[in-house]
Amino acid sequence: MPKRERNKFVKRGEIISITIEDYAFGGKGIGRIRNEEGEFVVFVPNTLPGQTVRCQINKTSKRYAEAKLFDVLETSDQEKDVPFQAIPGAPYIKLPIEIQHKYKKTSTLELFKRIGKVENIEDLFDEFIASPEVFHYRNKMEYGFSAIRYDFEQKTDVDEFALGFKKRGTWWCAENLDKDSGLFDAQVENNLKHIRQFCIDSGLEPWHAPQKKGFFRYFVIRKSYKTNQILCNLVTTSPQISHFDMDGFVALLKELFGDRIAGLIHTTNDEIGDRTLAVTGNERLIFGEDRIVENLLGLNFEISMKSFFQTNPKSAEKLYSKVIDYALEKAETVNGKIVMDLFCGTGTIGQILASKTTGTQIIGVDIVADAIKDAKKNAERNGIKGVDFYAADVGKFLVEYPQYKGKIETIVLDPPRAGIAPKTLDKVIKIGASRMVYVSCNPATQARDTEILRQAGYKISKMSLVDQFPHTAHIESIILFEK
Ligand SMILES: C[S@@+](CC[C@H](N)C(=O)[O-])C[C@H]1O[C@@H](n2cnc3c(N)ncnc32)[C@H](O)[C@@H]1O
Repeated sequence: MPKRERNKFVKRGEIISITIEDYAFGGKGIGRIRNEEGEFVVFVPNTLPGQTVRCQINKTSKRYAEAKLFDVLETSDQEKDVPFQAIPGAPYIKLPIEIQHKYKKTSTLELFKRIGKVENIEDLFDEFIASPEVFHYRNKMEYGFSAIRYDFEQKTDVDEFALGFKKRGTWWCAENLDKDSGLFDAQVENNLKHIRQFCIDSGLEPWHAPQKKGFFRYFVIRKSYKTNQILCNLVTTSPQISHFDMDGFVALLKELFGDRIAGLIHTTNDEIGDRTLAVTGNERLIFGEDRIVENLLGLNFEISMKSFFQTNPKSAEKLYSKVIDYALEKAETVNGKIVMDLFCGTGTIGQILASKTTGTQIIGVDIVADAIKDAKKNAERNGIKGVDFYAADVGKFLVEYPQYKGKIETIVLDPPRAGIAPKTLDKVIKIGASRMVYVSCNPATQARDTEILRQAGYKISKMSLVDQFPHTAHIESIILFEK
């Protein structure tokens, strides 16, 4: 077994205080320990330069260590007060948006130099696209119930009913959300405490993660910016459902939100795993509709609770417009041709592209059958012709339909965070398209795939970044590759 390399600065498990000096891709703050042995780097995710933080070392090597954030002891001079409740999902909300943009752009381009080996990435950079709304931009939130609450004042866990978000770095306790977080709908979040009180008054227990028991699990809300309506999903376990006053719950939602309520779904989920998702389980529509409609670039999309939909729809319009601009820069490779929309989700990009071109045939492929069902339905609703959607793994699809090899000039790719599996990427390359528009929600895997595409003869012609998720470390990247 190879000998583990040790350093002379920190040990695994050690709790330290450190000042953050720089920002690395993915929101990793860089702190440095200096002593007579020299200088040693510690990465602390979700921190920013100027903060002093308390953290626990969870990974060490000879050259650097990684740590888990416990508390921010001193804020950075760059941070400004905001009138929102701080939540783990928005670690940078106090940092002015222009500074967030600067950190995101610099650290992403650095990544392309290091992993993608694209030395001149700055010269190829096209545009940094800001989110049209900096606050209240999300269209979905998942609040979790917990029998263990994290108390900010006492800085400890207490055995109390909580409804909000998991405390960062824990799986067993949640922080109550008492008011607007600045990310989602202010009316919903300012009223969440009333929903929590109704559930407390029912006498039924919230989920106790360590004991793996309890009744209330999640409360999920989807919002349409087109109609301003909200769709709610209460997720509970099944045994005590007859003791819950569902009619009273509906009356409360109507009292709080009036006509904004499009419908209430009740999902029963008896899975006991810590990673159970709010969307798994059996759904039952309690009242109203089980879907809402969103509009993107003039097209309507019906969204159910389960299907994937861009979380920041106004920014998604900017993202899609850029994708279409890149695809149509050489319109002769698209108009009247076959274009592949791989990892198409509910088919948004393909449908928008079809609506802006003439005689183009779109082939959309996604592994989730429900998403493909939605894609077909939405295309029909929007009267879009020339789109074919397939529920399949992209790699398998390309093996089963070899007739597209050599016939396609433009491909749009929008894979999940893990990027494109090497074998699948190889099959995509073998189609022989001259242009690829590659959209990514994780530039780290896109930079890795860039190196493979470069070896196959593709070059980056242009790159843009879209700030789909202000106040988080996430950034969306669009690259036009050409042969
Ligand atoms: C980032 S989303 C794409 C969303 C879509 N372009 C949109 O804007 O709505 C990634 C998609 O990849 C799909 N996916 C993941 N692995 C896949 C695979 N092996 N084959 C096909 N689709 C896959 C997921 O179901 C998901 O819909």
